[in-house]
Amino acid sequence: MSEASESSVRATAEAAKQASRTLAPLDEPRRNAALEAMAQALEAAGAELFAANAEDLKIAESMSGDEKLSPATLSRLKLNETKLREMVEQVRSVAALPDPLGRTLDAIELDDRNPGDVAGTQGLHLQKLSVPLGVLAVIFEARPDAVTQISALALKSGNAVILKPGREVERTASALVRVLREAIVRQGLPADAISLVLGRERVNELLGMHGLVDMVIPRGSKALVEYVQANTRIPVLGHAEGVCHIYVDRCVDEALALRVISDAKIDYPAACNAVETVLVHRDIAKDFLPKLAAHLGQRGVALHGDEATRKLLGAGAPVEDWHTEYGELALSIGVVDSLEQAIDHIHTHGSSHTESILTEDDATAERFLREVDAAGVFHNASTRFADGFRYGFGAEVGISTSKFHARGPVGLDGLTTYKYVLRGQGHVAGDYRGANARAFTHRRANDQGGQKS
Ligand SMILES: NC(=O)C1=CN([C@@H]2O[C@H](COP(=O)(O)OP(=O)(O)OC[C@H]3O[C@@H](n4cnc5c(N)ncnc54)[C@H](OP(=O)(O)O)[C@@H]3O)[C@@H](O)[C@H]2O)C=CC1
Ligand SMILES: N[C@@H](CCC(=O)OP(=O)(O)O)C(=O)O
Repeated sequence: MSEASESSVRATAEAAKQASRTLAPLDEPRRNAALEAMAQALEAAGAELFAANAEDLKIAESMSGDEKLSPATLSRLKLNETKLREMVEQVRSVAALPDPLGRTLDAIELDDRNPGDVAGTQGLHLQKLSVPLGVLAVIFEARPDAVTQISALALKSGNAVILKPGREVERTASALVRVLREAIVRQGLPADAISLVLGRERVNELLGMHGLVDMVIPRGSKALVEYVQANTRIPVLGHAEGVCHIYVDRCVDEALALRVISDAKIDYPAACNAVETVLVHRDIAKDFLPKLAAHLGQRGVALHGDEATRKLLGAGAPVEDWHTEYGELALSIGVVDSLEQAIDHIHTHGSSHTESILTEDDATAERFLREVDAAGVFHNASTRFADGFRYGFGAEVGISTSKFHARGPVGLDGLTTYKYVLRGQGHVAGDYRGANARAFTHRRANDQGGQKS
């Protein structure tokens, strides 16, 4: 079991690299069979998993003072029958997705002839083919379902994964990884396709594994992502905080706005895709803000307003920092004069996660969607839709707030790269140079949409 001790993070990474070499060429039925085995093993291991989770919860609930965990963290940590059933479903839904590997992303016939100018024979063909990244290291919060979602996506995309979960979930994560490893071994896959590193103090060692780890995904606070970016030579795909905004245009359907804003704030306030700031156009502020305040107030949301908002409402605390990700039933509200001012505010204070406009004016909506620079830009929809499952990706590694190489909810595509495959008949580059050079054909196949080769 790769639950790495201080001296063995390198050994874990080496074993993961080795496992990734076995996984990459595995055909889809074998990867899917392993995923089904994982799902069945999780179903069968309920008692063991709940016992491990009870230990985590006992420790978590005994914390006091500064260490006391928020109700949101405790609810993330808790594994119950419903959550386990959802985890099993997520593994199966990942198995049911189309194969992300071996897809032809581009195909170019470089020359339709062979050396010796034999026309119409096999020629020289270039193919751009989707392949796994190799070894992923994912550092994430204390969430049991992240263990299974990330492992399932990694396996389906032919990657080995090293998981570093939050400290509060270590016992549950260890039990889950043990169950998953045993399941894949029974299918003839290497156990080290899924491994575990425990303890924040091991993170630096993990970050030193360039050459073995191909991509590191820090999923958590901005501080975590910045720390990882500053301390590794491994490519980083940051999944950081969500300071998400909703801009309420002057041309809005108020009932729609109340419904969308309360979903975005109340459905799951601790999620990174919950709304943190609502900006309201000045022309409707006087009429709309009291309705919004009453609607959210009845639902227990604490409001923080700019000067104009507090004046109109005659209540509310000031906004201390527009960058705040409350993660709870609290919201910043500001009044803006125009779409331009709303976009400026979002670019200044947002985290490029998910931004939404509520308007009945399609031209204004289109400007917002075009001009706002974020991983997700929505029209008349809740920011809570920024999620791999809701996007149809089966599950998600998390929501990338980086621009490279994947953005927004990361599913299978975000865990692949590509390679160029060239098939020739003894072709040599020298034949295409000089006075009597052969001409390239450079004819693109029509099927560039990612056909299975
Ligand atoms: N974009 C996305 O997909 C997601 C973003 N988030 C964001 O994460 C934040 C809340 O999550 P939270 O659990 O508090 O996140 P943290 O950043 O506190 O912890 C997440 C993980 O990072 C580790 N960690 C944190 N800081 C360091 C460090 N300096 N060095 C090494 N390891 C570190 C933790 O280890 P340990 O526990 O062992 O200390 C844990 O495994 C919110 O901002 C939320 O929006 C959350 C989920 C998804
Ligand atoms: N994407 C998921 C939430 C992901 C997330 O934010 O995770 P966490 O902060 O651990 O609750 C959802 O929309 O419910």
